[in-house]
Amino acid sequence: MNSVVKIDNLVKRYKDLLALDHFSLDIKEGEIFGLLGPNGSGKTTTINCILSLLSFDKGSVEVLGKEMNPQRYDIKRDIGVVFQNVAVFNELTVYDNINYFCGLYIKDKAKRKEYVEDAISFTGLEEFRKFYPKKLSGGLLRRLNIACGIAHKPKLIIMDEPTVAVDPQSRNKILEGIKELNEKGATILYTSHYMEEVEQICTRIAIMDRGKNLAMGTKEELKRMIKTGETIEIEVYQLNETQQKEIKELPHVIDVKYDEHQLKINCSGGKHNLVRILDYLQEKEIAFGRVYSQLPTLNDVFLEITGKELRD
Ligand SMILES: Nc1ncnc2c1ncn2[C@@H]1O[C@H](COP(=O)(O)OP(=O)(O)OP(=O)(O)O)[C@@H](O)[C@H]1O
Repeated sequence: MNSVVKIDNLVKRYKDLLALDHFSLDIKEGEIFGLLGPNGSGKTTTINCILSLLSFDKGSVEVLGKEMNPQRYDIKRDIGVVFQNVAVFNELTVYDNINYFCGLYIKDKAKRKEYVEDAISFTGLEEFRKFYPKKLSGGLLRRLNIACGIAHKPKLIIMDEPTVAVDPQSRNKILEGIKELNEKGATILYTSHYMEEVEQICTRIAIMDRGKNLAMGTKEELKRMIKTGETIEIEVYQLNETQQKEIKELPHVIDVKYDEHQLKINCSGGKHNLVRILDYLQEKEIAFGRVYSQLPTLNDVFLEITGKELRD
């Protein structure tokens, strides 16, 4: 598979702050690649370096097989960018905004008309084509921002947290749209601090923190990197210290926490963890209520690697 974005050992400093610390990444053709990291971890800096909007101190960036620099307009026309902040013209309608941005790359009028219509239907803005941006809700404005970024049908689409502060309906529309663009052939780089979204749509994920790429792989691969295979939560009305200790000694149990009548047990992989724990509670005649069991999330991966939660 060809590399669409190849970042090698990138170092970027803002004066004393090390924003990217020997950061490497390789995105292959056809991927929806997720860059997952908390606020301030360096996602936007990475994107700006990929696009040559920022200079960097060390390392290299290749896009579509060529070394990137600010003058590489031949590469830039194959990239569509959706920035975090909405950047559209308030004095132009929805249609004219998309037409303007598409026109930067597509000069043939008939072809452009077709492309603009595709972008409108793809983002579900049909009813709003004559609206000015000021009349649009936050979610619709973000959809317009996306339409402007992707209308010229680029090979690589970079989206920087496109769903922040977006209502659920627009959010789903955006996520479905990204999958559709990918199915039609575009490679996608998607940054987010929402692990659920990244899990839902990305084929491969890099977890970043403080400018470093901490782990990279499919979601299954990332989850296999950590000890926890299953988290079991049980409502338990009373549990003394000896009983907590005995549960901790059951096979596959890694960690036990008991707080406010909630018993939380991290287990390594294994088929009968839940049955074994419930057998123990019954045998000791310990009353319990609701029981939940869940597989690890990307937050668990992040927590185990960094010692802190991914959520803000
Ligand atoms: N122009 C700048 N000057 C100085 N420091 C900066 C600048 N831009 C970003 N930073 C700092 O660099 C670090 C990485 O920021 P960056 O915006 O790349 O992170 P991010 O993961 O995109 O976060 P967010 O989700 O909040 O946008 C942060 O500590 C940030 O404060």
